[in-house]
Amino acid sequence: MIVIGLTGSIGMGKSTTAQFFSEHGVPVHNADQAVHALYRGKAVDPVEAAFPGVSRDGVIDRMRLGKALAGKPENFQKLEAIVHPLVFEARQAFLKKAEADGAEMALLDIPLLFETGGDRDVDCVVVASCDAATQRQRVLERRGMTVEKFENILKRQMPDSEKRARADYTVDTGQGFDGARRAVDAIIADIRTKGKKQR
Ligand SMILES: CC(C)(COP(=O)(O)OP(=O)(O)OC[C@H]1O[C@@H](n2cnc3c(N)ncnc32)[C@H](O)[C@@H]1O)[C@@H](O)C(=O)NCCC(=O)NCCS
Ligand SMILES: Nc1ncnc2c1ncn2[C@@H]1O[C@H](COP(=O)(O)OP(=O)(O)OP(=O)(O)O)[C@@H](O)[C@H]1O
Repeated sequence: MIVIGLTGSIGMGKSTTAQFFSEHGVPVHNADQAVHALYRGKAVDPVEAAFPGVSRDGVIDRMRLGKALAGKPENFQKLEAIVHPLVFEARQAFLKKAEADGAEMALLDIPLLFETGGDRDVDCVVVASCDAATQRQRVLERRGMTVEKFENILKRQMPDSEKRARADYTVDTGQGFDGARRAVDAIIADIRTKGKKQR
């Protein structure tokens, strides 16, 4: 099975790009969604213990947790130390199942793929990218997002230019859905010819 890593900075169009892969039958695992699921399960107790008051009715309230992180980079580190090993576990279980199901390829949507060294464990890397103005506009349109939150998250992410330089493939999401969909079609065709381990 060929394992594809998909990454890109906040709002660059990762989830949308992942959807185009799944339309080709490629199983997708999304790290952000895995985190959200953990906040309704395994991560509740350790996160509440580290940040008292962030859970409500037995689940982690991401708005409250976000507030506990605002302006405190050391708290991000503390949270990541709890959450990332649990996400890794969930990802391994997903890959095992995809392999057992006989999938030709599987896609891991990991916002922090390069930052956490995860690129070493995949066969090729796809980066979703667009211009910075489009990115900013997309993110600031979201409910609950502020300029401060956006900038705090950006600071914890590798710059887009560096991600693009390290990618095996780039999908430009700034030119509409059809262009991105065609880019994904071409990537899948190329991966089929090249096979495993492009890195
Ligand atoms: C900060 C939290 C509470 C905000 O929750 P919220 O629902 O508002 O946002 P969401 O999870 O959808 O993330 C929004 C964007 O920020 C990015 N992001 C989230 N956490 C981080 C982080 N630690 N470093 C860099 N980028 C991050 C996401 O990839 C996404 O692009 C939440 O993202 C979180 O718990 N993050 C820590 C876990 C983590 O490292 N996740 C990254 C993927 S493993
Ligand atoms: N190819 C595209 N053409 C036009 N709009 C797009 C394209 N790709 C994504 N978008 C839009 O950009 C916004 C962000 O996309 P998406 O949620 O896929 O990004 P993301 O990288 O997964 O975000 P995050 O990092 O915050 O999880 C959405 O409103 C989406 O509809």
